[in-house]
Amino acid sequence: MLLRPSLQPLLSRLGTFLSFTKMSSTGTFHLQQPLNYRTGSRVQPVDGSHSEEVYEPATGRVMGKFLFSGEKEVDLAVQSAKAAFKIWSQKSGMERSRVLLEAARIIRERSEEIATLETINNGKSIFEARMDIDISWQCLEYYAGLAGAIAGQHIQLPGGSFAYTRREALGVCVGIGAWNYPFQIACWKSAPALACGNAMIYKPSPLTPISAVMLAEIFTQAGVPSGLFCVVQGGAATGQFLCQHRDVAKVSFTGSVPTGIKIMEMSAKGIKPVTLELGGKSPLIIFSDSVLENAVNGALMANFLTQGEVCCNGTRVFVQRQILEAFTEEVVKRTQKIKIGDPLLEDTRMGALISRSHLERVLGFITQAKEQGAKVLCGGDPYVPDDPKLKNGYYMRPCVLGNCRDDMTCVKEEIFGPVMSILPFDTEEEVLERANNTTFGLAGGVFTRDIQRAHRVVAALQAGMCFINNYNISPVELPFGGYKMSGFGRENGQAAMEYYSQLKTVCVEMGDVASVF
Ligand SMILES: NC(=O)c1ccc[n+]([C@@H]2O[C@H](COP(=O)([O-])OP(=O)(O)OC[C@H]3O[C@@H](n4cnc5c(N)ncnc54)[C@H](O)[C@@H]3O)[C@@H](O)[C@H]2O)c1
Ligand SMILES: C[N+](C)(C)CCCC=O
Repeated sequence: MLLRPSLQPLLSRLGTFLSFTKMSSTGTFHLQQPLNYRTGSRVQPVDGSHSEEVYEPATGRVMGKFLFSGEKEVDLAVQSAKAAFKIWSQKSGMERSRVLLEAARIIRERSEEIATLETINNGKSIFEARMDIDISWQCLEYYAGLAGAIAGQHIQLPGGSFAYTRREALGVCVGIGAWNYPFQIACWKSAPALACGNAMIYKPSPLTPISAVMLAEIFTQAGVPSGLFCVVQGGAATGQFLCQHRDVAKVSFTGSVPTGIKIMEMSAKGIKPVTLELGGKSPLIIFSDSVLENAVNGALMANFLTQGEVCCNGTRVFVQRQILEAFTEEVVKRTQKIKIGDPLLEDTRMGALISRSHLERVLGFITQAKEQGAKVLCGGDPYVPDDPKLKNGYYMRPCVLGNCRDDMTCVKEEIFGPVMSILPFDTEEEVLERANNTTFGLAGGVFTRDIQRAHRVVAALQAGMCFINNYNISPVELPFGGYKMSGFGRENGQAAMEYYSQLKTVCVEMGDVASVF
């Protein structure tokens, strides 16, 4: 059967997705297609420096190899994005909104296959990956809504003169992402960037290179100009080429503090604005008047999503002494019941950590905690599922540490794994002092039934994202970002629009020019 030419690209794209869907059970997916994307299609980098393997954390299996991009490929992506920016930035907010809504619709329609691939590449449970993909399309919908509302101010001046402000796009923005929320981070950056009229080049973490290119295909299918959203794969060197490129207007980075410092230094050389979403070691404060069941649920949410690999996790759990025993007993009981295993199974709630080396690093923190006097109340050891195909996966039992002190490494440093440290406290003043005694400032939470105390405590917390009587929920309407060494700039919410646009003031004289000369 002959097909209309216009249907051919659509069907070949669908073919790509269908082949993903067919290979969706653990241990069966093989990487076949290029993972870079520019000028509207998947490409191999012209100057791939070397190739690296992509692993499936659930099985430890190599799923394929992909090429790291060099300077020439980065430049081609920038040129492609620059050309698209010229078209896209001239569109009205409403026109951009329609395209973003269509992209959100496609993500919703394909959410199961995207979530499946995210699970295969990251190791998190399919249950959670579905939530991540829901947050992703909601993010596009939210910024589609804001795109049409971008407006300036009108300011009256003497003698009928006036001024107005225009909120304008920045140009080609770079997004550099971490591996814990691969698709969601790409959406959190690209949705506000595109809504404001920018182009974006996105570099995923080399550990999770698979899903960003799906987002690129979806944007193309939704109708963005060819080249508007490009993907370049690679590690530090590729990231550096992007940050240093003279035609890049802004860098939005999600990752660790040490890399954030390098990004800021590189951006400083080009006076480029940066958004830094960095690590954390956040406090969760549980007062004795809390509803115990809610506090326990909150502590589990604050520590064990995505195998504990979450930047804003409340890993320092301060518990008021009166309820220490009851809280600890219940939290340990619940932690022991968490179902670990094949992340693609419906009832799994904890999958595999991202890599063998990361698993060993997390286990190393637990060994050190024991040496420093902490008591392992549960978990903290490698886990080998019964299913033989999972025997080389990167699993561990979620861990609760008791007998913790503020000076222990496990309490001071970001572990980025399923490890909760419980710390007793007596008074509000004392716990606030201890909670803020950290260089990080990403998030914080409080559980109490005393409404005045709840607001007083979060007002005193030195953190950008605070929760009262809940933890780690993330509606896209809420600005998200850190204080102190956890970074600056905000993702999500209306606030993110400011970080992807610049303000122009236009002063209009309606009379004659009065010169002082
Ligand atoms: N605040 C947030 O929103 C948030 C969200 C997720 C993760 N994180 C943080 O990310 C860290 C874990 O992620 P990670 O291990 O991928 O972080 P990482 O800093 O090692 O890498 C992040 C990204 O930066 C790239 N990169 C590395 N060196 C670079 C360089 N010199 N120049 C340019 N790019 C470079 C990496 O390839 C990757 O894409 C944790 O500290 C976590 O707290 C923060
Ligand atoms: C969706 N969460 C759970 C709030 C995580 C946000 C991204 C941080 O790593």
